[in-house]
Amino acid sequence: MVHGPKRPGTPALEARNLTKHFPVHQFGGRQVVHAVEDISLALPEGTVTAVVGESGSGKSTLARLLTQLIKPTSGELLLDGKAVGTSAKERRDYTSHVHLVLQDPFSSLNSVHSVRYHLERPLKLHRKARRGELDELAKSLLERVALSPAETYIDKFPHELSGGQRQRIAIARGLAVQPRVLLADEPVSMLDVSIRLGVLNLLDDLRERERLAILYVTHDIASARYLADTVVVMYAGQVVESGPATQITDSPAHPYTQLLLSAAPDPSRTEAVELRGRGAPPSLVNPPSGCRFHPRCPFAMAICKEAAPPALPAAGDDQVAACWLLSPDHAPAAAADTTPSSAADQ
Ligand SMILES: Nc1ncnc2c1ncn2[C@@H]1O[C@H](COP(=O)(O)OP(=O)(O)OP(=O)(O)O)[C@@H](O)[C@H]1O
Repeated sequence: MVHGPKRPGTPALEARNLTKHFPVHQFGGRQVVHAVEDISLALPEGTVTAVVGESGSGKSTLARLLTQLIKPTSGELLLDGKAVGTSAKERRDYTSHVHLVLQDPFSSLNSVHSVRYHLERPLKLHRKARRGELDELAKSLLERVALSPAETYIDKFPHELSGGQRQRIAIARGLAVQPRVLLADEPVSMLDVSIRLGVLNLLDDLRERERLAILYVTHDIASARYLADTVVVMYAGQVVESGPATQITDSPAHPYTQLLLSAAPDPSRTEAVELRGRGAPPSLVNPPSGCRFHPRCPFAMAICKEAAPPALPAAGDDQVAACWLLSPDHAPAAAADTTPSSAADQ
């Protein structure tokens, strides 16, 4: 099952059956952490795909696999439909098309260098500008991330900027290499709440204006709804649900998505939050058999312990969930409707 926004044509970036197992040496034996398990994802240009899930669900590992910072155990990447090779030149070409924006804009900028240095360096390294054009191109990058007028910012140092401005510089630096794909790993989680919206709006603007394919990694499903076309929900290294963002957040089909939504901050909610689903995420060294969510699931059935559910169609167009409750052969009639309100009544 390929997750991601459905658009005609070839996606800018596609991942096929990506799997990452990290070796760990525990109790003298050789074991592995099943961090990402058989994920296929298509990122078309001009779209935002949000990957959401709790800490440890494998979101960052997926983003790092997509940047080629780490090698997959198995699976492949396709850029504009072409398989991505592993030679030094192919890797360099790839990094100029796929850019990673990190969580902490402080650590991603070097405090001894000015904004100008951070922007001109990739332009020079990737030969995107002749010497005489550097100043003009660096300033136009600032304008593209709404740091205007550019003269105000170009000769500042990271400590002279706010967190939001630093994150904009980190994004501008990525734009210098004219990427097709932006991978943003929790880009606003370390920013002050009051400036988060501005950075999310900038990403939305870049999607629209520059036709970038954007992957937005977050544990905040409310911001995913705000920004993304498609939401992909990960649990314990696997995709448990995906589909259009409003559909997933209005009518989640998977009990884990329901759990995430019930824990999301909602200013209009007057009652206390009640988490439906017990416990914590499982060990990824020995993940649970069958559906990995079954030990926490309030609706778990015998089949859930025995067999991993396939991606099954849910109520909305393009909405799928890996849950036996959606299978007419397995769902008990009373549990088949797992909308949040009916689930809460049980
Ligand atoms: N280099 C590594 N070696 C061993 N295990 C790792 C390594 N990197 C990640 N893991 C494990 O892989 C699993 C997935 O981690 P990952 O960081 O991708 O999750 P995440 O959803 O991004 O979490 P967070 O939101 O906290 O960043 C975790 O169990 C983590 O401990």
